[in-house]
Amino acid sequence: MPEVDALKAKEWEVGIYQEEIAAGQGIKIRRRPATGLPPHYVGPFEFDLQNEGNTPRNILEAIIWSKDVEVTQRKEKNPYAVLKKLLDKAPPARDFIGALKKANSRTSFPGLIAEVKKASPSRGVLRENFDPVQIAKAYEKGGAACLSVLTDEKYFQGSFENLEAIRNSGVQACDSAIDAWQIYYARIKGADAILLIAAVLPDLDIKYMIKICKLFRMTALVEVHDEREFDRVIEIEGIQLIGINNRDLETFELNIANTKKLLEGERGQKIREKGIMVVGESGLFTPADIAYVQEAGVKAVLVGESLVKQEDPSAGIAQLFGKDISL
Ligand SMILES: O=C(O)c1ccccc1NCC(=O)[C@H](O)[C@H](O)COP(=O)(O)O
Repeated sequence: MPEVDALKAKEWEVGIYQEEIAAGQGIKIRRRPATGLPPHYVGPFEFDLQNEGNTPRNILEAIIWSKDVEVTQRKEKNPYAVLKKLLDKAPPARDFIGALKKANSRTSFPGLIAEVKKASPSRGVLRENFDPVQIAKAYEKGGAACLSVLTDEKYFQGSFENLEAIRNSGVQACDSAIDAWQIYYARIKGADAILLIAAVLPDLDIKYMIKICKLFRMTALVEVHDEREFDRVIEIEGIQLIGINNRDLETFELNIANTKKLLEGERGQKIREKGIMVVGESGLFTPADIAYVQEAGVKAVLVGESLVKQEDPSAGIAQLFGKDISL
């Protein structure tokens, strides 16, 4: 077997092993398509054996596969050695959780993480005249404690340029990661926090990424959607901020009762004992929705669609909370 095929075969074996670990933790999302078996030779002819693992099973898997390719290409252009030199020049990370706590005690409402997103896979384009800095400023004026800035270009029409521009105008920003390289890159572009999705990342990756965040004084917001993810994540040392997503990222189904369900009984008890702050994420449109997740136990909320669609996102915040929270 030629040397390059031996390497391909090894990569394939490692991939299978990693997938077994992830599957053992209930993770259904595969990080990349199965590379398939190494090419099969019959005389001078090469046959690529196709298998059914080469098609994404849902949109989240499609996003992850595309992100994996993108990160690999970006890494080639900007390897760790280059990023490490740039880290010192990045503006220092600001206290994301501190900002949420401060807003929570100032307003008695959950601290607001307002999302700067032009489009999403579930809703398409949310705002045609999209000026990220103007939206960020409106959010800040309206009383948002932090911002979540989407950097994915293909599915959310975001960019790292947006993150950098917003950071320069003085607000706290957050991005999502599937690879440690993205944390380095986001830090250089000014992110104070990073989103880690438990449906995608095995425990070991989450632990490793939390360590990197600590090193950079960044906050890790670890997102869960169901009981199994919650129970995995709650046992990971060093977790300070958990997000409960009300949107099933595989089916797009939205149900804000998900936050309540995951915070009931023993799970809620554990969260309180460990002093972990919980963020209620997605599908929040009215003051009643905010009151509902607050009653369930969240001290912060992550809101995108209902704010970004408003002509004046600042007024949209007051409408969402039923009160001006900027004061
Ligand atoms: O929103 C989507 O369609 C989506 C699809 C696949 C992966 C992630 C996705 N969204 C990220 C989020 O969870 C939301 O942007 C965030 O929680 C805000 O939600 P909303 O207030 O409902 O816009």
